[in-house]
Amino acid sequence: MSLMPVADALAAILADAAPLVEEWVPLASGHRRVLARDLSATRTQPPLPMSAMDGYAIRAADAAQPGARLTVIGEVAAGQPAEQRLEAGETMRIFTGGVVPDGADSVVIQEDTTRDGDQVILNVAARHGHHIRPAGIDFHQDDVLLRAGTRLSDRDLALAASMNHAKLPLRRRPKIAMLATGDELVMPGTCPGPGQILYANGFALHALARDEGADTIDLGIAADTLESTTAAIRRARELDVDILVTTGGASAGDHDMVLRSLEAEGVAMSFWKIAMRPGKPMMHGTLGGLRVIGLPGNPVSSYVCAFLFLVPLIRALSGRRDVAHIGESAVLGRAVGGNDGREDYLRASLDYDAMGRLVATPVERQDSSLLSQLASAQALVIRPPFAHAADAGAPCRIIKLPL
Ligand SMILES: Nc1nc2c(c(=O)[nH]1)N[C@H]1C(S)=C(S)[C@@H](COP(=O)(O)OP(=O)(O)OC[C@H]3O[C@@H](n4cnc5c(N)ncnc54)[C@H](O)[C@@H]3O)O[C@H]1N2
Ligand code: MOO
Repeated sequence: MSLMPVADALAAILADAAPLVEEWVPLASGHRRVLARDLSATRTQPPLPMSAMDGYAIRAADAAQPGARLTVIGEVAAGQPAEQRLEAGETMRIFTGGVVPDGADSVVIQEDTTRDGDQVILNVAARHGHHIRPAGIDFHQDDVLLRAGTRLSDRDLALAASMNHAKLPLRRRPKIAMLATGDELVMPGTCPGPGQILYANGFALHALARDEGADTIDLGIAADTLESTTAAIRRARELDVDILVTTGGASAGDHDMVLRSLEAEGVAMSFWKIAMRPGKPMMHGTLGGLRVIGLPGNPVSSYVCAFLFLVPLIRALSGRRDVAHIGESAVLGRAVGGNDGREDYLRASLDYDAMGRLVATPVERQDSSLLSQLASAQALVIRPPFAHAADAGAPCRIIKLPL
């Protein structure tokens, strides 16, 4: 297989990624989940005109000049509308959120009044409509306020509550099984033998996938044998996950078992090897409803590929409208050389210069094994295939990495 361009690889991964089924979820559990359909208001907010202040509800015509004296005929607290209508020369004590009584068209705040028994003197002239929130000033019944495909923010939950939705129609979260491969890998906290490597990739990948709204299951570390890798792939199928993500064992070495195992299990591969750096030996395939993304083992390659390909897949399965990463414009903070045929994603730090421009400075060492450099980066600078050398200050495209 030849190297597949990055855009084609992403298109292949997203080709059949339809949103997962809808499920009804209690509002409080909806944070950062994705709406399956448009959500409209079941009521008007506020349902009736309400006072924005503590004070007195009046008829503005009664107090065209400061010094008007009105008779206090009642009190309106929030949630307890007055039964009486306000007539000329009358006022009602009202509190913030109280329904403005019929007949009243203005509220004077209590600081601008002097109480005198059952009368109140207004020290200011009234203004029609002052301190009154009209019915529907926030929204009206049947207004569509949250769109299908929206990932719900904390503020969206409060809005949905105000629209009177106790449960929300959400997309099922994608389920992902993560499998590491490599005889050399040992867990952090153990004492690695000579040549052993600490398992690292999965910590970033689980966190990245969960942050995007997926549920993740860890399948541990498979040995570099066909049997071990195949057994883990079968386990993923038994768990009925939507995506199996493997790391390592993706290239052409004698101990790289992933492609062989996937093919042996009947996975139809759509590609193996893409025109990208880092991440050349990435692969993708499907087996029924199971999608497989085989990430390279080098820690930077596995993360950058997951960020660029797994994240959009999670978003698409989650039913999000915003599947693609948003690219931004910046200027280079250092000169970069000309590129070869692989699209390059340079790890870079971000800053602003004196002119307020966003400056992306590629870290000096771009080797795909360097986690220290990846962790210090805030963005990826995209260098298209065969891009010419560029000086510091030249425009570039970037994608910000998650915090
Ligand atoms: N002859 C060729 N050799 C290689 C090619 C090639 O095209 N021809 N491609 C290179 C590129 S590019 C990459 S990227 C790597 C990826 O290879 P693998 O996916 O087979 O990765 P491994 O060999 O399993 O591991 C590479 C490296 O990363 C370490 N690793 C693996 N998994 C983890 C983990 N979970 N946590 C931390 N570190 C991990 C592993 O110990 C190795 O050091 O292949 C090149 N070779
Ligand atoms: O993709 Mo590899 O990441 O060039 O080392």
